[in-house]
Amino acid sequence: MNTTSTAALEITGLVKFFGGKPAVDSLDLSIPRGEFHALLGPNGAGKTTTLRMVAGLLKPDGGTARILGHDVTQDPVAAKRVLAFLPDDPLLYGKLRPLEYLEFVGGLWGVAPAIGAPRAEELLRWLDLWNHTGELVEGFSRGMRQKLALAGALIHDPQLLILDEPLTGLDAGAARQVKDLLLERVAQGKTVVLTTHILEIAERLAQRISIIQRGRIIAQGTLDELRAHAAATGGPGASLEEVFLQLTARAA
Ligand SMILES: Nc1ncnc2c1ncn2[C@@H]1O[C@H](COP(=O)(O)OP(=O)(O)OP(=O)(O)O)[C@@H](O)[C@H]1O
Repeated sequence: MNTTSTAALEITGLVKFFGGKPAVDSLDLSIPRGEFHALLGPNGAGKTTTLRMVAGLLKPDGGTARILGHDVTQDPVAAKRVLAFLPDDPLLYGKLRPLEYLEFVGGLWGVAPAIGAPRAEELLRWLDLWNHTGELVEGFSRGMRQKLALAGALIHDPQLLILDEPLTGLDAGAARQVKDLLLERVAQGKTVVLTTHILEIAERLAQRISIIQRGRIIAQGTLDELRAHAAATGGPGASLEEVFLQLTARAA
């Protein structure tokens, strides 16, 4: 396998049915390494279902997903080793303190304590949780829990980080810390894929954006490319919100 030219994420013809209806309908998506990619789509478009299949939490009814060349169905251990998936409702252990939690998660990934401990400190400092290391997670606010879950997702230094709505419910300061951390990952050559309903996040952070509707990608590109696409297929789209509303209305 040529590891440098392999896409971070390569989804081909992915399909998932619920109750006979397609939630993900032959979806194709290719994301190169080192890209910050945002997935946008109306409620129920199939974003979470797609990500859950990529993360190996849901079995596809068809198609393939490869993470750095590793097929998530055929070679799940290798695929998961280079991936972190942060769901929108991450599970934390309330009776642990932050460092204990990160040590536990690092242990699951086989991260040596000599590597995991400084990484845990760096992440907790970055996310402004270092002053809370003496507290049990059960006393954490929702935003603090989200940030700790993100730290846990990063403890094994994954090549591909996939996040489902990571900024929802965070105050401005916490959102800034998380955004900066994600941008830092991309600056290091790692790949970040996130879903968001906050269009400003996609507009400001993402290098490319995919718009999903009814389980398919209906438009993809940089913000400028999406604007041009929207303009070519109808009206002008100055903001991403206008482009998004126009493209999804057109495809409805
Ligand atoms: N476990 C499930 N059982 C049955 N139907 C499901 C299940 N999970 C998702 N669906 C359906 O699949 C479709 C896609 O849902 P999904 O959660 O992937 O959308 P989404 O784009 O993430 O939406 P949102 O923006 O609201 O989070 C929806 O119609 C949803 O009702």
